[in-house]
Amino acid sequence: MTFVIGRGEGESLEKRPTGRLGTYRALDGSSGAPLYVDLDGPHAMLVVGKRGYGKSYTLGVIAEALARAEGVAPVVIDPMGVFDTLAEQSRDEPVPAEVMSAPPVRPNTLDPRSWCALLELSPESGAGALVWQAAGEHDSLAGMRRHVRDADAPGTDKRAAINHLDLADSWGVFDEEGVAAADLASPAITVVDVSGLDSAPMNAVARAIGETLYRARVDRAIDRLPWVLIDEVHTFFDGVAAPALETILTRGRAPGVSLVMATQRPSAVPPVGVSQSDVIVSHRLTSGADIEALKATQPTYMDASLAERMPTETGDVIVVDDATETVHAATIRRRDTPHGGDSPRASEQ
Ligand SMILES: Nc1ncnc2c1ncn2[C@@H]1O[C@H](COP(=O)(O)OP(=O)(O)OP(=O)(O)O)[C@@H](O)[C@H]1O
Repeated sequence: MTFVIGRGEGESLEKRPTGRLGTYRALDGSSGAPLYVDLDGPHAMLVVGKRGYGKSYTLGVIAEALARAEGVAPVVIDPMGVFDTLAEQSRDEPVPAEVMSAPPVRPNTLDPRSWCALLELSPESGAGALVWQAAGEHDSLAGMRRHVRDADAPGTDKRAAINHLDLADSWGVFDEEGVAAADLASPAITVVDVSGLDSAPMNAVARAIGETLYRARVDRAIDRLPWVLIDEVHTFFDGVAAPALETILTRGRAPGVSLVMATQRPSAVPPVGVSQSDVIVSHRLTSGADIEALKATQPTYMDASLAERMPTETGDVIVVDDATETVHAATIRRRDTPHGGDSPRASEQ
C-alpha cells in the first residue's frame, strides 16, 4: 500500500496529481518504501531545518514534482537565485520550467497602507498621507507622482513624497502592465528570480504574485490551482509580502491556492505560518527556540517524534501530516535537475 502525505493510504497514484518525495527511513537508517505527497488538493507546507541540511533541496524536489503535475500552476519565489537550475536538463522525466528575472509587478497590487509600509512612511506624516491618497487613486507610479504634485499640501511634504516614489521607481519592479495571473498560470513551473533585489522590492514582487494569484482564483479567472513556493520565507513575513502570505494561509483553501514555505528559522515565522501548515517537513533542527516554535502550534503527536527521531543526516526529514495525524521518518529523493544552492568552498576555487 502506498502512503501519500496529505491524503493517506489507498487508490492508485495515477488518479490524482501526486509527487514522489523520497523513501521511508527505518530506525537503522536503511531506506524503505517510497513516500509521496498530495498535489491535488490545496495545502500549506512548511519545510524547516538548520543551514545546510537540505531545505532548499527539498523545495526543489517539490518544485520538480509540481512542474510535472497536471492541473497546477506552480511559481517559485527565489530570493537566493538557486532555482534557475530547474530549467536545466533533467536526468529523468522532463521538468517544464521558465525563469523570470525580477518581473515588474502592478503598483495597485499594494494597498495604500502597504505603500506607506514599503516606503517606510508613517501614514500620519504629511508625506505618508500623500502617498496613501495617491496609491488609493492611481494604478501607476506616474499617476501617483502627478497626484502628489497637484495636491494642496505643504511643499516639503510633497517633495518628501515624490522622493519616496522616485526611490520606488528606481527599484525597477513597478509597471502598470506588470505580470498578470495569466503569465504565472502556465503548467510549467515559473521561477521568479528576485535575488538581485533588496528586501523591500523583493517583498513587493512576492506580495504582488501572491495577491494576483489569489484574486485570480477567487474571481475564477484561472483554471489551474496555483502553488506558491517561497525559500527563506521569514524575509517575506518581515515585509509587505506578509499580508498576501497570511491571506493564502488562512483563506487560500477555498479558492484552491497553496503555499510551500522554507525557512531555517521557524521561530521567525509568525505562529499562523506554523499553525496553518497541514504538512511540515522538518530537517535537522538544533535551536531550542526553533523546536519550540514548531511544538507550540502543532499537535502533541508531533512532540515525541521530534525528540526521538530528529534527523541527523542531510536530506533526512520527519514529515508531520495533519490530514492523517501521522508522522513519518523519511529521506528526500535526489533531485532530477541540478541543485543550485551549494556554497562555494575555498578548496574548490
Ligand atoms: N535529499 C538530498 N539528497 C542528496 N543530497 C542532498 C539532499 N538534500 C541536500 N543535499 C545536499 O546538501 C546540500 C545542502 O542542501 P541545501 O542547499 O538545500 O541546504 P539548506 O538547508 O537549504 O541550507 P541553506 O540554509 O544554506 O540554504 C546540497 O547542496 C546538496 O548537495
